[in-house]
Amino acid sequence: MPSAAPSSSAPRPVAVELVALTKRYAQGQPAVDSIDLRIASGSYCCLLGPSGCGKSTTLRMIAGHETVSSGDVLLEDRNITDLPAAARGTAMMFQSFALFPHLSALDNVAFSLKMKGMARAERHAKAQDLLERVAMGHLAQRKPGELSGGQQQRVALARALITQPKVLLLDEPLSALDPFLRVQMRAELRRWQKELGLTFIHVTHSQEEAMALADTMVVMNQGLIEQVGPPHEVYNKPATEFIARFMGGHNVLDTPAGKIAVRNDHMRIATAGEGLAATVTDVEYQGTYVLLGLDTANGSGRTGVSLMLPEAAFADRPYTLGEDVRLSWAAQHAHALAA
Ligand SMILES: Nc1ncnc2c1ncn2[C@@H]1O[C@H](COP(=O)(O)OP(=O)(O)OP(=O)(O)O)[C@@H](O)[C@H]1O
Repeated sequence: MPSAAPSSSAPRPVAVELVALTKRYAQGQPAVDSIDLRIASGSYCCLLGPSGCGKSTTLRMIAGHETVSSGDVLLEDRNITDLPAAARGTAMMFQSFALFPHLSALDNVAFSLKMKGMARAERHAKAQDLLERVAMGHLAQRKPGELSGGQQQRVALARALITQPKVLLLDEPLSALDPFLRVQMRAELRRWQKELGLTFIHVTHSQEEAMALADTMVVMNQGLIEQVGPPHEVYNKPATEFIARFMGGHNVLDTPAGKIAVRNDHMRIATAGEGLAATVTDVEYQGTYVLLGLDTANGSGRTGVSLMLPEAAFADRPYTLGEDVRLSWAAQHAHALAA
């Protein structure tokens, strides 16, 4: 093997770099507050966080749909901060897909080539080719209103890809779909991203969606990045109390050594005498498991705790509302949170 061949463990080149990127809409705390981020080429990156955390503003600044107050956006080491959207090498796929209702799927996909003055036969051939790639070739003449939500999404993807972007930006692309289709289209997005080898930057407020899709999750809170990492790392090692609570599935407890997070499937019901005294306040059947809600004295007050039991364990030993139990967890499952 030639020595110059990149090994699979070599760091991937950076597609997008944000340097001290800031957006101020008004006085007070900026919507995006001097964030630094490097997004690896060919990766699926999800920007995640609660409503108002600044994730859409960040995406729009990368796209060139929003001016930057200060800081820089680099694409493959080229500073694109002041370039117009069309000259950046990025393309955007919107929440509502933003297809023209009066144009066929083919003309929607070919639209930006028409704007560039490309001849009709050539732009139609390119658009048809892209529609074939997303398994929509046979529906090229249909208008958006004659297509299902999932089919519209594929047309929107083909339309975004026709400009041959280096980076595809997706703003809540699944939120207009019903829950069943959302899960199906999520799998398609992941497959397309891997097949195309493009960098995807996808904004979502759904932890589940980000965990299912991302190679890298970027969790934002109040204009700042709180944690960056692969989904398993963010889920298993939440850096802060905010991340533990936002990701869900964790209990945050006060201990003399500081706050800890314990996953609800790592909580155990202890034998009498050990652990924290708690009372069962809720029993929720979830199919493969049963979620127990409990109330316990913790720190200076009382805390709600949840505990996930496999269905069979609950069947062997059911718990009832108002029952007093004791809670414990193995030391390796207590994850210390930053103060
Ligand atoms: N055009 C604007 N003018 C003034 N303030 C704005 C504007 N757009 C966004 N903001 C404010 O900036 C902050 C970040 O907004 P942004 O839309 O980036 O958040 P978000 O995390 O994408 O939220 P959501 O999930 O609700 O879209 C919010 O406080 C919002 O009210």
